[in-house]
Amino acid sequence: MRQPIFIGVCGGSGSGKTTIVNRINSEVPEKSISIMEHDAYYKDQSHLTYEQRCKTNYDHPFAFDTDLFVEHIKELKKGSTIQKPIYDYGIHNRTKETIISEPKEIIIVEGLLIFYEERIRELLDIKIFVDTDADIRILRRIVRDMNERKRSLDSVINQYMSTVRPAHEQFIEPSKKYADIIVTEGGNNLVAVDLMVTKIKSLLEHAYRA
Ligand SMILES: Nc1ncnc2c1ncn2[C@@H]1O[C@H](COP(=O)(O)OP(=O)(O)O)[C@@H](O)[C@H]1O
Ligand SMILES: O=c1ccn([C@@H]2O[C@H](COP(=O)(O)O)[C@@H](O)[C@H]2O)c(=O)[nH]1
Repeated sequence: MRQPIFIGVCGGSGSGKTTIVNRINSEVPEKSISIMEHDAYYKDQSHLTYEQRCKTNYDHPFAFDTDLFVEHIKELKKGSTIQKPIYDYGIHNRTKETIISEPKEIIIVEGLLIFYEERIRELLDIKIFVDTDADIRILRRIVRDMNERKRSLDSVINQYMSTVRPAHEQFIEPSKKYADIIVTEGGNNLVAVDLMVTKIKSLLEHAYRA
């Protein structure tokens, strides 16, 4: 197998990164993509109580174990299999389990800060930024975090004002300039999904022919 192609999908929280990645993944041949979520590499916080973990700033680069993330991406690039951590947003911590991630032809790297972090950015062959207005992002986040991440409305609003919004302005929005492609609206942008799926299928065809 040739070296994998790394596609980065970056954007603010609630922009639709996960939705667009899942859509692309469901439309390409089975088992041709591995997904590397920077979120899976939030630092282990088992030494802290739940109350202490609630106070962590999860939108700052310090919250992530980017060393391990970059090491794992490089392992995949070399053709090795890695044990990807599994993160549980409900308890604000890594679980004890890991999941095997294999070096497929296409590797999608997804996260808030993947373009801000130069050492991640430089490993990416194609960089896509999902650009969604702030009002839409916060509305989506309220619905998702209350339904899927065991959060109250008050906690979502407080976190948005104290860390999510400032980090978006400081780290995420300025990193948009590194994008090759800017996609509006996220997962329901079917034209963007179709273009990416077509590109990936063509990369796969060349990989199999090479
Ligand atoms: N285009 C869209 N229209 C409506 N809801 C969307 C759209 N894209 C994503 N969502 C919803 O918004 C929430 C956040 O999307 P998600 O893909 O998790 O964003 P991100 O990974 O960027 O934080 C999810 O509940 C998702 O179902
Ligand atoms: O324990 C945690 C870890 C992260 N968060 C928030 O999640 C988002 C990132 O996830 P997206 O899927 O990109 O929205 C980030 O903004 C953190 O604030 C959390 O609340 N708790």
